[in-house]
Amino acid sequence: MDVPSLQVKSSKHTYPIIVRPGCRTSLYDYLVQYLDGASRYFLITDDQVASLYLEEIESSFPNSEKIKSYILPSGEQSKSMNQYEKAITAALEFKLDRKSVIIAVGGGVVGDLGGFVASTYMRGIRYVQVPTTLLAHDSSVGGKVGINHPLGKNMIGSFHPPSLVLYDPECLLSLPPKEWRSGFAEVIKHGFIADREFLKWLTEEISSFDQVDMALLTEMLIRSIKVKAKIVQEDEQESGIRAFLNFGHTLGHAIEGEMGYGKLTHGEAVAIGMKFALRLSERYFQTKLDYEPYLSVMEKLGYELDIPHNLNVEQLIHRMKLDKKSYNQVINFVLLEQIGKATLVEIKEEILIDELTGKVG
Ligand SMILES: O=C(O)C(=O)C[C@@H](O)[C@H](O)[C@H](O)COP(=O)(O)O
Repeated sequence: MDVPSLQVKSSKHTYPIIVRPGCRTSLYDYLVQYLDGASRYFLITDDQVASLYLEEIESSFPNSEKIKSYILPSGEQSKSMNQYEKAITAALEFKLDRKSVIIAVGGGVVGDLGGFVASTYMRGIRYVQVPTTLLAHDSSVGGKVGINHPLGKNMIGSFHPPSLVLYDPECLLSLPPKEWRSGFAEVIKHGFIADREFLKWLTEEISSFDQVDMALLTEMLIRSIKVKAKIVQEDEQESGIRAFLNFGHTLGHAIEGEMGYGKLTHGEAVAIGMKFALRLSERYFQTKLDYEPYLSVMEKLGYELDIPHNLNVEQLIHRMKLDKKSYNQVINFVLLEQIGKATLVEIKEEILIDELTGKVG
């Protein structure tokens, strides 16, 4: 069987990440190899992913009584208390026990919700991430799992590392451009915060998503996941450098919430947040970062990087005060001292109002 592309050390265990074209069709073999003594499997996915892959995945299981699939409606709205409770009910009805394994097959929404179900079911059982989108290369690694609250994104959740991440890049080739943009924003983010060479390579190699072949895709995924894995290994519970992974997310999450979840994809909102944070970085550090060439590649890829005009500044600030990096109502932003070097900085409300005014209504 495959040698893992990467291994991530967590406080609970070390888990393998396997990036391998076609691996989804042998999912059961990987489960047997990497997870001892599973009593039952509860596969969580969404309706879109189910229509593409569920049949072939289920048929890799020799005993159909040991596996139950649970299908969510696709979209960010499914990261809700209501869907969480329904999934827990279905898991109880299927009689999952503490030796059972949850398998989250899908994008970020399925991975976050599936992981959260696993982290709370009987106080925590094992789970496997099977990402099917580019965005999920980020969310499937690091064990941040959770659901949204109407007042804020990912406000209910926990840290619960997966036991295995099984990534089949073939699934990405059929993604529409909007989904590519959603995930590619997180790839670019990894370059901005920690790896300038990677950022340069990415923006030289990729100026259209159509040109990404399997070899390029696999290299991009592994290099991007490496950045993430290194950070979460050092700071699993975000008491320090893990916050850097939130670059672009302070404003990005506020925009997603204000617009209504699902109007923009997560990555599209984060891309707007990154441009804002880059400008703020130049102002804060009184320096030129020369980030324009990177943003112009992003624009070529179809990103709209300006803040949507119909948003209200006060509401955005209110949402940013609820961000998990804020303390005592003070907003903290991940900024860049240089491209590839992130830091967390307290930003005064007046500065944010000044930067946002004129850019939104
Ligand atoms: O893994 C992390 O840590 C991240 O912040 C990665 C983000 O790209 C991801 O969107 C994460 O889910 C955001 O977490 P949150 O704590 O800001 O809700």
